[in-house]
Amino acid sequence: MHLKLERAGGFRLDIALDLPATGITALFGPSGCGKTTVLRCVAGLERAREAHVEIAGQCWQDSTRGHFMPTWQRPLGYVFQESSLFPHLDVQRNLTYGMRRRGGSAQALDEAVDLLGIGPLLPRRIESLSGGERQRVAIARALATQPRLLLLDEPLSALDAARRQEVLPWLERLRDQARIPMLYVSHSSDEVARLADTLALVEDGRVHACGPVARVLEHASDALREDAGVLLHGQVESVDAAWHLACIRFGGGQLWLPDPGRPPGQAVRVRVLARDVSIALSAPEGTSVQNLLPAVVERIEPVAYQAAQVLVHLRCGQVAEGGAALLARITARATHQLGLAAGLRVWAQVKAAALVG
Ligand SMILES: Nc1ncnc2c1ncn2[C@@H]1O[C@H](COP(=O)(O)OP(=O)(O)OP(=O)(O)O)[C@@H](O)[C@H]1O
Repeated sequence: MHLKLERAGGFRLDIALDLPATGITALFGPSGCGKTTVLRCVAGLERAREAHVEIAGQCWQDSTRGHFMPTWQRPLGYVFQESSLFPHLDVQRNLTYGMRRRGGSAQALDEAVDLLGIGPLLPRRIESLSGGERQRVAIARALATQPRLLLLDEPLSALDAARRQEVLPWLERLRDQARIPMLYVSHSSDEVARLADTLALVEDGRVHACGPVARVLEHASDALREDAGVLLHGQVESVDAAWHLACIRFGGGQLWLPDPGRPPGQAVRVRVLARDVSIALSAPEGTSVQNLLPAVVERIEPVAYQAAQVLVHLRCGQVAEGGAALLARITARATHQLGLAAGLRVWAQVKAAALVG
């Protein structure tokens, strides 16, 4: 899709995006950069001056030939920050109402109810549900209309941390099992690391970077600031039951983490923040840090907003086979004292790593 739009206040949107046929593409960026505007244009709620929107082979808008499909004809599902369900109706009637308005089949409805695990909620009135349950119902209602694209605009942002944790596994399930592309707007890098397959970084109405989530996160330090770091795709190798730790193998070696209770062989995502990684020139002894990885310095970049610190890009594992990237945020003085430079072999000490999916 390609969208161009100008607003009276001076905001300009100029976005080109190719969505994969399945999985979640996250739009991530600071407030006001245009994320919601992208969704609104894709939905036809706002008309971009120049636009080409084609979803699953169907053209929704092509400004070169004056074609604009109205929102109600676009086979899409839209989930907002706060669910737009009818509070006085029960879940079942909310779902069937959505289907009558936008089409869908009883089978699709059953599948959506099953996928979001809301069967037991069907007779409940919306006003009796928790925020997380409401969002699951809102997603199921969108899915039941068999959309070709699902738009999710910060679906968790109105929820408290506990409710967010409750809904996240259902969104993972949706990502892994629903066979439709999803555009997911988020402010939260945790959510993006956990859910996204593809990440588009949006800045000032433009896509600054777009690609597989791990690759884009590695180069998004300016946008992520304190959350700068890497996302590692790995799998559970073994479990040390006596110490409640699990060994996660990834392209750069292995990491010990608190045992998430996953069986060996299961694929997992691990996030390592740059601020949790330090560097030593030789293998440290007598340290409490459990994860020491041999690595090579690739490059050192300044931290734009913090002159005392730098970001060291490391590669660990078998470099010839690609290895895995790691970022360490340390002081510029330490870099100088250790004589760090591209090509130097070092030890990365990973103080904390979090399993995010
Ligand atoms: N209805 C409107 N009329 C005029 N300007 C608008 C309107 N809606 C949004 N804007 C402006 O358009 C720009 C993009 O807004 P948009 O809501 O798309 O950003 P966003 O990245 O989704 O922000 P947030 O993360 O805060 O929701 C902002 O400068 C905003 O002030």
